[in-house]
Amino acid sequence: MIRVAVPNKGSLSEAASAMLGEAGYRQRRDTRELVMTDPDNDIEFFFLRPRDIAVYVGSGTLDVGITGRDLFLDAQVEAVELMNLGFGTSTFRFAGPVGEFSRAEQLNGKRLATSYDGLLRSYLSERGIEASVVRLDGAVESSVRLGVADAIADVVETGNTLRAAGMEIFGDPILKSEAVLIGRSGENPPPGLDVLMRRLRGVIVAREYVMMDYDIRKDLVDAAATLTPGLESPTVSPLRDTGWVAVRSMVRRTQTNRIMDELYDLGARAILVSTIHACRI
Ligand SMILES: Nc1ncnc2c1ncn2[C@@H]1O[C@H](COP(=O)(O)OP(=O)(O)OP(=O)(O)O)[C@@H](O)[C@H]1O
Ligand SMILES: O=P(O)(O)OC[C@H]1O[C@H](OP(=O)(O)OP(=O)(O)O)[C@H](O)[C@@H]1O
Ligand SMILES: [Mg+2]
Repeated sequence: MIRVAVPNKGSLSEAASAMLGEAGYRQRRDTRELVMTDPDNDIEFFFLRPRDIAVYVGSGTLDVGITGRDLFLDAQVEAVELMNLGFGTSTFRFAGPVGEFSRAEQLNGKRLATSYDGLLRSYLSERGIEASVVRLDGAVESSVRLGVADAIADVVETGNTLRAAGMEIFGDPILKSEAVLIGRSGENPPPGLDVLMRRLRGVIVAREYVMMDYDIRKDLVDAAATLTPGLESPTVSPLRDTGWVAVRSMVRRTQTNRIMDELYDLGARAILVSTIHACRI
């Protein structure tokens, strides 16, 4: 059985469980369940704090885990990112009192509060910035007002928390994060990992793409195919009316309306879009 670590709480928890559910795995019925076996799929899920997941995977106790890239890098363990999962996106950034800082280099000699001290220390040392790091568990935005730090490094999503604390971001983003599947490198992959990854990729593709069908005159197929090249190549089928064909192709969800407009202008008709329920690519 492959042993998988899944966030039990916090920002990543619901989305991770939803993705595993869409991938056909059993869902836990109660959020207090700590372990759940899915014998039909030969898989066992362990619900753990997202910050701890890298530790379990790095030590070899569990085979793979879902966590945030920022939490994974912060833990500084022997593991690798196997796959981006497309949810839990966030940016890790410097912030300080409005108007006080504009570049990371100005942090030399300053005190920096963060919950991600491992990640922050490597960033600072790679750039030769000598600042002292104050490790806090959360509500890091309050640390400057309360006098334990001069600036912070934290997860910023909307920026609302920063604004409310009278702070603003400065400098380049330290890290762009999202949920990732992590595992160990350089070993025989655990049995079942290939199936798990194929299933997760199926969910991601079904979320990112739609299926587009349309009818078009035969002589316009090549022009239409440049608009809808699909993942490999569009399917072209004959219609009873000989001058026309039916075309079917996967299209990025975000491009759907632009492509429909362009196909219509080209002469395509009966343009239909449907969601992909599940797939294996
Ligand atoms: N708005 C957000 N706030 C915090 N973390 C976020 C946010 N959006 C995405 N994330 C990601 O979620 C992960 C942090 O999850 P975690 O459960 O540790 O913290 P949390 O959601 O802040 O929960 P808590 O603070 O209650 O422990 C990180 O990978 C982070 O990048
Ligand atoms: O840019 P925003 O949309 O305001 O979101 C970012 C805030 O959300 C998180 O805090 P959380 O609510 O997890 O509290 P915590 O600081 O105690 O972890 C994060 O640590 C930031 O403080
Ligand atoms: Mg938090």
